[in-house]
Amino acid sequence: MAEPLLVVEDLKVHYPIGKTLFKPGVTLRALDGVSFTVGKGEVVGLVGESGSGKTTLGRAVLRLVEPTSGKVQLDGQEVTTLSAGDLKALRSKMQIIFQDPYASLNPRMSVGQTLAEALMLHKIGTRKDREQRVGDLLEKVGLPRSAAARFPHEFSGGQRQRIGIARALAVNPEFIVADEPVSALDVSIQAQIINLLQDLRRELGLSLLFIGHDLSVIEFLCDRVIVLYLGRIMEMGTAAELYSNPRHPYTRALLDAAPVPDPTVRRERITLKGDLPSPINPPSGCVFRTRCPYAVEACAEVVPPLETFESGHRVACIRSHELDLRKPLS
Ligand SMILES: Nc1ncnc2c1ncn2[C@@H]1O[C@H](COP(=O)(O)OP(=O)(O)OP(=O)(O)O)[C@@H](O)[C@H]1O
Repeated sequence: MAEPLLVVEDLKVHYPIGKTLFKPGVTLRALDGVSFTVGKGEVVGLVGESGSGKTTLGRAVLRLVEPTSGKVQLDGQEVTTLSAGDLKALRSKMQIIFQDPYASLNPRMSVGQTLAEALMLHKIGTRKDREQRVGDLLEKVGLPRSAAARFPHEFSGGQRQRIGIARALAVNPEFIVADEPVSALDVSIQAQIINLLQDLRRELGLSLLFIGHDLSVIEFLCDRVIVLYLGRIMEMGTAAELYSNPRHPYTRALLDAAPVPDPTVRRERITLKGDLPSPINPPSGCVFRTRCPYAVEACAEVVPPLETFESGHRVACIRSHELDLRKPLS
């Protein structure tokens, strides 16, 4: 496995909800003890239903959301305890690409100004160098140099996402969180942006935490995949292993819910009953047990640890040794 660039240990983000002078409020456990690494040059995918904590995790790693506890290290440097000044310096190493590029671009600034601002913030180059670099960045993401003089509203959704990517790349980061970067785009444009990310990743040796809904995109782009449910990791492993041999019932349910190329092929599916439980009052034991077709009494009592299989695959399910999820349901 690649040398780790990002190390996350027992990360928790608990949001206080409804606290007033007269009421104690409650705690929403958006992320509840998550540990993983992202290697140098590695792309790690993060999947899970809406509300499972993916965005919170991506932002907590960059400290755009303050973690409640736990550790995040980037290239050996502790992120969680950095002062505001040191954090600003570290931001040149870690960047984010947002789902909605339009909302994250200043409509009153030209594309050239937006990119130059990112360079100036990190004191990169002289004015002349920056002009040159803005043009180079635009070419790198497949836009003409002349795009620098234009404004965000003059571009299509896909082009705006290219600008968002150029802005993230401006400061030469080693690590990027891509938070559903293609979900807001037309299907026909999505593939172009995914291919661009794939090319950039190869050319620049970038490490990415790629948050997504579309399992086929994740399989195409990612070396490893983390499956998140109610703020906890259910399973993680190489994309090849996880897709061909899921070991957690939740992973299999996610794979079963994905569209198949040939809809006439009949499959035995695990379909998820009900909605995601509230992270304010999560189930005892295994948080997935209330929707799991394989749950037994012990699942309510034991919080399953992430166990490592011989393939390096890690699974949090006390029944994972006895279940063969490749088989149809009985
Ligand atoms: N600022 C906040 N204050 C309180 N609760 C929050 C806050 N941000 C997120 N949450 C809650 O934390 C949980 C995880 O949310 P998060 O947005 O991280 O999930 P997600 O998996 O990214 O979902 P989606 O795919 O819809 O973006 C949800 O229950 C959400 O309502």
